This record gives sequence, structure tokens and C-alpha cells, in this order.
Amino acid sequence: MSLLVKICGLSTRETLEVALDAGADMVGFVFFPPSPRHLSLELGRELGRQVKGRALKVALTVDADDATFDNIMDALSPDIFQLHGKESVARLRDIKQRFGRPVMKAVPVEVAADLAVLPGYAAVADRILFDARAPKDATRPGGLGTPFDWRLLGNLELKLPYMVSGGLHAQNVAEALRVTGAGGVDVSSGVESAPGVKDPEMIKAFIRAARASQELSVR
Ligand SMILES: O=C(O)c1ccccc1N[C@@H]1O[C@H](COP(=O)(O)O)[C@@H](O)[C@H]1O
Repeated sequence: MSLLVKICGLSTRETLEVALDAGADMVGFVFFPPSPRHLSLELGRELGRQVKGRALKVALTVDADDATFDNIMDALSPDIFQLHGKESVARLRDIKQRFGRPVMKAVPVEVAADLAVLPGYAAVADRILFDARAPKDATRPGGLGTPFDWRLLGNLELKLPYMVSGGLHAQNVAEALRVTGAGGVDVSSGVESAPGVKDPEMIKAFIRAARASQELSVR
């Protein structure tokens, strides 16, 4: 299966177009007010229209309530929800039923014991995203540009498709893929010149590096 590359936290027409042109499979829009990448519903609607089926639209939420999901459905009509908070297995099931969209559950990783939640989530989620666990005092649970120890996923036996994120950039994405065996990668900070400011050249370099690593691995 071909590698999925997701560029997250897009917030301008220009950088969204760069990501789409460069071949991103998924484009992520953040709906979480404390994030420097937070989008208004209005801008989400505008950027969502621009995608025109060229990539999957991913709506990132953190412990959002039903009214927020309703608003995002109306504005963006995402192809998939990325749940990046402490949503329970029951809440995942509820979100899928209510909103009729697949869900990708972010699982924070710092130590091996963090993977104990997998059987529960794997029964309901459509995809897992392994991300670095944020420090306790962080203002957000992700998008901090810090990696985790990828070797923790070395012997993973997971039937579900999974992606990896946390501190990825063009220089380390090949190694992350090699060590984790993930089917996809997700990046935000690693393609930015400052928090929330996406850099076109860094987006292109990241996608190139991810694709090149895949070509190497099938040879
Ligand atoms: O991007 C954010 O601001 C964000 C806010 C809240 C939860 C997750 C967020 N981003 C996601 O975090 C990971 C890692 O990002 P980074 O590349 O280390 O910056 C990624 O999945 C983003 O989608």
C-alpha cells in the first residue's frame, strides 16, 4: 500500500495549494482554539472548498462536543476526524455513529505502557496516529515539534492502519518510517518557519523526502 502523507495545520490558501500540488494525501485543519493553527469555521469552509477532492480533508479536534462537530461538518464536511484529546472508546463510537465519518485516534506515546490502550481503540477507530506525549503543562496535546522514541513501535502488532507524528521533518522522516513501519506520516511544526506559519519549501521537501524513502524501501 502506498504511503499516506498528511500535512496538518494548514491555514492559508497559498500553503494549502502548495501541499495539494506537492501531492499530500491528507490535509489537516485544526479546530482547537489554544492552537496557533486554529481555524475559524469561516476559513475552514473556504479552505475546504479549495481542496476539491485532491486530498482527504482531516478535521483535528480535541475533546470537542457535539455542537462543535456539527459546526465542522457543516463548514468543512471532513473526510475523517482526527481525535487528539482524551476521547474514550465509547466517545469514538458515538462520534462515528452521529457524524458518519471515519475517525483517526491519536495515541500519545512516551513509554511502552502507553500502548496498552490499543486493543480498546482498535476495536472502533479506523486508523491510529501515534504522536509524542505532550508535557503535562503544555497548552495543547500535539503540534509541539517533539518526537517520541520510535523504537517503542518496533514490535507492534496492530491490524489497523497507523500513522506516526511528532517532531517529524524532511531530515528524519525516512528514519521514522524505517523504524516504525508506519503506513503514513503526519507533520505540522516540521514544515513551519514559526508556530502556525507554514513554509512552502519545507512542505515540498517533507513530501519529497517521505516519498523518496518509500521508493527506497520497495526496491
Ligand atoms: O497542530 C496543533 O496545533 C495541534 C493541536 C492540538 C493537537 C494536535 C495538534 N497537532 C498534531 O500534533 C501532531 C504532531 O505535530 P508536530 O509535527 O510535532 O508539530 C500532528 O499529528 C499534528 O496533526
